[in-house]
Amino acid sequence: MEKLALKLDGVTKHYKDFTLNNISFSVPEGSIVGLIGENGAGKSTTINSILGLTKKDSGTITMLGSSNIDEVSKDEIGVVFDGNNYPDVLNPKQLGKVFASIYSTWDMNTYEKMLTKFKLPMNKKIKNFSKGMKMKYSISVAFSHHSKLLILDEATSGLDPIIRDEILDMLLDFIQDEEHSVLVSSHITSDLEKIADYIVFIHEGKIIFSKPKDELLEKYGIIKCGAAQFDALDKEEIIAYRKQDYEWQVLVADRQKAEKKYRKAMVIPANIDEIMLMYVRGGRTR
Ligand SMILES: Nc1ncnc2c1ncn2[C@@H]1O[C@H](COP(=O)(O)OP(=O)(O)OP(=O)(O)O)[C@@H](O)[C@H]1O
Repeated sequence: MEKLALKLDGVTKHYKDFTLNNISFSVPEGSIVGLIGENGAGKSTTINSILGLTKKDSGTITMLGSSNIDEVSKDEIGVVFDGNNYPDVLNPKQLGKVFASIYSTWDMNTYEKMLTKFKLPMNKKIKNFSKGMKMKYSISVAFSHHSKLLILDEATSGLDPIIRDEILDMLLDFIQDEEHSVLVSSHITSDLEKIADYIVFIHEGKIIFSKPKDELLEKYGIIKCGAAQFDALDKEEIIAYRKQDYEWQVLVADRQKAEKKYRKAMVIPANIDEIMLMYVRGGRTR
C-alpha cells in the first residue's frame, strides 16, 4: 500500500468571514503535491492548520505517521514560508551554529555544500539577501537537517523565472530519494505543472479536485465550438463553459471521448491554469 507522508481528513476551520471546509487530501511519500487556488482560497490556512500554527475546529491530520504534530520531530519537517524564516541579523555562518544546536540531524557538510552550490554567501546577513536568496537559503536549511517532509507556502511567488526554475529543481532533487515528500502552495500554476505529481485545487475554502497531474493534463480538454454545436453538447459532460465573442469554450473531463463524439468541434488539451479558470469563472449547465 502507498505510504503517506501527510493525510488530511475533513479539516475544518471557521473564521468570521471564511470557512476552510472539510479539507481532505494526502501527500504520498516520494511525491510533490501542489496546492493551488486564487488569493484568499484558503491555502495558507490549510498549511497553518497542518503545522499547528492555526487551531483547526475539526478533522484529523496525520503527519509522518503521527496524528499529533507535537509528536513529530522538528528534524523531520522543513518549512519554507514566503518571507523571513530566520533571525535576519545573523549570517549563514552564525545560523549554521544555531541550527546545529536545534536539529539533532544537522549536517554541516551538506549545509556548506548547498550554500556553495547556490552561491549564498556565508558572511552576509540574511536581511541583506534578496527574496530569491532567502528562499533558496530556507530550502538549503531544510535539506541540511535531512527533513522528510518539506512544506512550502508560496515558494515561488515574486521571484524571477530563473530563480523559480532553480527552486523547482531543488524540490525535484529533494524527492529523488523516495522517502522525501513535498507540499507546496502557489498561485503560479505553471510552476506546479512542471514539478507536481498531484494537484489539489482549493476554492473558497473547499477542495474542487485533488488529482494526479498527469490525469488532468492527459484527460481534460477544452471543446471550442459555435452556438449551434454548444447547444448539441451533452450537458452532463460539461464541467464549465465560457463564451468569448462567437466562440464557446467548454471544459470536459474526457478529451478523447469528446474528440470522437463531436467530430466537427475542435478539442484541445487544457493546462492547469485553464482548468482552474474554468472551474472558478466558467458557467455551469447543471
Ligand atoms: N487569523 C484570521 N482571522 C480571520 N480570518 C482569517 C485569518 N487568517 C486567514 N483568514 C481569512 O481566511 C481566508 C483565506 O486566507 P488564506 O490566507 O488561507 O488564503 P490563501 O489561499 O493562502 O491566499 P493567498 O494566496 O492570498 O495567500 C481569507 O479570507 C482570510 O481573510
